Amino acid sequence: MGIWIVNGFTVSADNVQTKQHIFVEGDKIVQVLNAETDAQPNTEGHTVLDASGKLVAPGFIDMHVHLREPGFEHKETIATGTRSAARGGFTTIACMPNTRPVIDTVDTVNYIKDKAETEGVVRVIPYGCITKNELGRELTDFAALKEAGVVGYTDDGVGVQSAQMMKDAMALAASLGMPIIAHCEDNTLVEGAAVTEGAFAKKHGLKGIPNESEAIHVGRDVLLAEATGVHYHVCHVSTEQSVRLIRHAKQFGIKVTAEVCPHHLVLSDEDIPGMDANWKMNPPLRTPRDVQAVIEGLEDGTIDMIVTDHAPHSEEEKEKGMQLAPFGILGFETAFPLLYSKFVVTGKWTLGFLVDRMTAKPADVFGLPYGTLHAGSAADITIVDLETEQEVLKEEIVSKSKNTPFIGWKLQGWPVTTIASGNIVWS
Ligand SMILES: NC(=O)N[C@@H](CC(=O)O)C(=O)O
Ligand SMILES: [Zn+2]
Ligand SMILES: [Zn+2]
Repeated sequence: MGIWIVNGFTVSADNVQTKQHIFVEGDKIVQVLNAETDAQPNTEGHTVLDASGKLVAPGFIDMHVHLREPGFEHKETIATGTRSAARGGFTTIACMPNTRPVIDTVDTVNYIKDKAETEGVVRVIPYGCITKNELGRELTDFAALKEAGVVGYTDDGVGVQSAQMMKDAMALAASLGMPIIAHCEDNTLVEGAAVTEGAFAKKHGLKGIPNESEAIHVGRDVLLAEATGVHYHVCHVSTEQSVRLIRHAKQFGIKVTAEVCPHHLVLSDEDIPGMDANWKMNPPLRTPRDVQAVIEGLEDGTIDMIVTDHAPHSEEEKEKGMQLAPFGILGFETAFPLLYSKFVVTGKWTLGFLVDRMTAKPADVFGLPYGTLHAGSAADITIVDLETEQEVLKEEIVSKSKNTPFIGWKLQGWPVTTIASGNIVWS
């Protein structure tokens, strides 16, 4: 028995919308029919999902997420995190290694893969650390981690402080044909700061995180990428200066790619209502000028893809307040509705552009065989109701944590059915 998804419409990157019927059997899409020109499907004996008027998209791909397992299961687990991803329409997620222990050995990679296989509902691809324990002192065994199945190396959560260490990492990654994924942050510039340098910090008399703390690493690293020839990918770009440096590096032919998070596209520091730590994340919400710059960076291709940086933390931890709470907010469940409401409904982006930056683009950048709806591809499919407006309700959050600034926001563009490897994992 298979699944027929009938009468929905698909959208191409250049926004051509086509009414199609899609047939899924096992973990593959086996047939795609044009609803206007092809014969009607014979759906007898199969599950039929009527997607009339709804978007049928490839399952979203999120190349930057924190699942917290092992070690921080009070914030999230692979079981709860992948279900949260499924609610958000994501079917492939790449998890960051800042767990406890960190993902710096083959054993921990295997632990993640086994857990994902047995307890997860969407595809989980791990990253491995650049340095042992993310301490910046000694490189991990890149070759062994590659063999074990990591998609790249990163010390996300912390920047690699030593230029020599980063250069060695890049040279080794390049020799293995693997990417380096960088959390860009110079520690000497950020100590004790919780929010960006800007209007909010000024108003509350707080020390600010300056834009240069991020951009200094971006500038250093594009030069090191040029010297080593590695594929260098910049995490959660948040500043005008970073966008400028990446744009210039790309024009120069340096192999650099980049990602941006929904919150950095829709919020600035001026939106922070008060000392509520659900508005605290790293990098912080920047100034309106930076928000404009990352939007333009995504629009002109300087920034390649959208990621959520889903970063769950418990309510207890977030209640410590702006200064003491850990950095990070949830991402999966609001990403698409948020961006659809803010950029597509308002006519700034086409639907095709948004879907492309959450599917085919990340797949292409990281060489993954997902993010398309062709016959023969993986049965990863998200059906989205673009019409119904719905409030973000805390009680409905699937993640184990609730740390999001978007509670109470009225959004449209909600995934109603998510199919991962042929299984209905959200409806
Ligand atoms: N983004 C965050 O604010 N926090 C992330 C770490 C990170 O992505 O750098 C986390 O692990 O909580
Ligand atoms: Zn980071
Ligand atoms: Zn992160």
